[in-house]
Amino acid sequence: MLLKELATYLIASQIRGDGERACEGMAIDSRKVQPGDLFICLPGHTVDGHDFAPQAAEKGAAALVVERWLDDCKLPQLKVKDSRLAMAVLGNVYFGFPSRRLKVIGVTGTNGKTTTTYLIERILEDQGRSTGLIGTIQRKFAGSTYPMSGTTPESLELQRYLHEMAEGGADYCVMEVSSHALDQGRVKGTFFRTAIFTNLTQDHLDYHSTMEEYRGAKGLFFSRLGNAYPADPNERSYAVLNADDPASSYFAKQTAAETITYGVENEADVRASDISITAKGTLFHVDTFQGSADISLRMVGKFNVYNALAAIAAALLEGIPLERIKASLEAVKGVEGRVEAVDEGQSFAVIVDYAHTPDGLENVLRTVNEFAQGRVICVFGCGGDRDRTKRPIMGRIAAKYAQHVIVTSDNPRTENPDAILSDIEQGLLGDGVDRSRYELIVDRREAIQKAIEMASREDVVLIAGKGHETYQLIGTAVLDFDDRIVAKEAIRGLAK
Ligand SMILES: CC(=O)N[C@H]1[C@@H](OP(=O)(O)OP(=O)(O)OC[C@H]2O[C@@H](n3ccc(=O)[nH]c3=O)[C@H](O)[C@@H]2O)O[C@H](CO)[C@@H](O)[C@@H]1O[C@H](C)C(=O)N[C@@H](C)C(=O)N[C@H](CCC(=O)O)C(=O)O
Ligand SMILES: Nc1ncnc2c1ncn2[C@@H]1O[C@H](COP(=O)(O)OP(=O)(O)OP(=O)(O)O)[C@@H](O)[C@H]1O
Ligand SMILES: N[C@H](CCC[C@H](N)C(=O)O)C(=O)O
Ligand SMILES: [Mg+2]
Repeated sequence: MLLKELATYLIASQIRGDGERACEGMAIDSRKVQPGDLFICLPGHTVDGHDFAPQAAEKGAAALVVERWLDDCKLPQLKVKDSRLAMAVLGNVYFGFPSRRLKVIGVTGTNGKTTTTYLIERILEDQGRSTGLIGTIQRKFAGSTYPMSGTTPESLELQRYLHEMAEGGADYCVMEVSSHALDQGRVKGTFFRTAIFTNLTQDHLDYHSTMEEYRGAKGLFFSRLGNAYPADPNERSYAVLNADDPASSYFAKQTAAETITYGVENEADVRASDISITAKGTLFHVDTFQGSADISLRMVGKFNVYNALAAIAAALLEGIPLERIKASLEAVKGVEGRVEAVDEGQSFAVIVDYAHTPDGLENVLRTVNEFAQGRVICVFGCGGDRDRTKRPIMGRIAAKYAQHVIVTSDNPRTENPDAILSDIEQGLLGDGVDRSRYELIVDRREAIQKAIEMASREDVVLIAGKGHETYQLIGTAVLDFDDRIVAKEAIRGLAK
């Protein structure tokens, strides 16, 4: 498209230079520019994309989107107020408004996004509805999977993925929508059929300065949803909210979409009762606006009942009968790295889980306690360059629910690993936890080995925080590391 054509979608933009310049693609990273691309300069959190315009020009960029004129650069420039917003708009234009060509179901919340998206994908696919998936573990469509570097892609990539799915005949895309993504406008311009809220508890207070601000970022998802009763019924949007989470009433006020609630404790449109948890799964009864059913999940934990309820609500909104939804949910064995058992025939249980927030850790530990016959030994750490305030809280939670705690490294990133462990220890010290009940082992492999060596018959070793991750980030290095493989090796080592 010509630069001047693109400019028509950004009403207050200005062009300097040749408006007839053709833009064949778009890029936000100078290192990835292809000849003929429009290079969008984003003012980042660490560096300013405007500083990389010369590199983009060298690689053959056709033109620039800028927030301020770059006098030293000879390329034609389109000046906008907000280049992140411009990226979302132009990405949509360039890829032909893909979210209008399939139905996009988004899931936000502190915990449970990945699990809920997997459940919905399974239900839709079982009904023969071709479904793409975008989230923390991977991007997936038509039998192919691609790794992800984060949870929610930048708007430009997102529009490209949605376009590929729509072109490939997808009926739906189910995706995770992180608070970072909402704050940075990564889903601006994406039309959501359904927006689901799982829960809001502490995390990311490095990025959002307060819980109110964090809630506000999530609120953007619901305030931007479409109307409940638009002239064109295809434009109808729904908000699916957790009736048991206090933030839901705030989101309900934000949205013009029709609201469907789910929950256990409070009145809800989709409500579970008679929940019983065993080591093998979770049984519950559900009453919905489309009938009732008894469901037997193979996944353990009350929190998974909530994830299943959210998925049921979203699927009912797509007209799928409850009996079919039940069949799909009952067939799901679990989601990779979420309460995943490592079984090498040992006499105790080993569970790998992705709990990396206070609420996630508390939930999984409570669940483990429901079926543990012996002691619970918890190995966990906290990521570096992320919310520091959650560290002592997670320490306290681990000591409350586990008989023995091994504090170790998660992904220390550029922080001093010992300092992270010490932050976690503050919670244990604050609660006066006896020194014999916990230890600090900075090397995660050693920590896992120690936990497995000390486990006796019927104990449960919970290894939390990294779930499906196959790497460990130490400094700027990305090292191979998989809790499940390390645990297996440690168990095999016991026999020797
Ligand atoms: C805080 C944050 O979210 N940062 C994201 C943001 O970075 P940024 O805007 O600060 O970018 P920057 O690195 O300062 O660079 C500015 C611009 O210069 C460009 N650049 C930079 C270098 C160069 O040589 N050439 C060049 O053109 C960059 O491509 C960018 O366009 O935009 C980047 C480009 O898309 C993202 O990679 C980056 O994610 C970082 C790596 C990150 O760790 N994000 C995490 C916190 C995150 O978003 N997590 C959530 C999940 C959280 C959850 O719910 O649990 C997620 O959705 O993934
Ligand atoms: N509904 C829930 N409520 C509380 N905790 C949950 C819930 N669902 C899952 N968890 C816990 O949180 C962990 C992460 O679950 P999941 O990956 O589904 O969440 P997520 O929101 O996608 O996380 P992320 O923000 O990293 O993408 C699980 O391993 C489990 O311990
Ligand atoms: N989506 C989460 C993942 C955290 C996983 C944990 N292993 C860590 O590295 O802190 C985040 O970006 O905060
Ligand atoms: Mg996720």
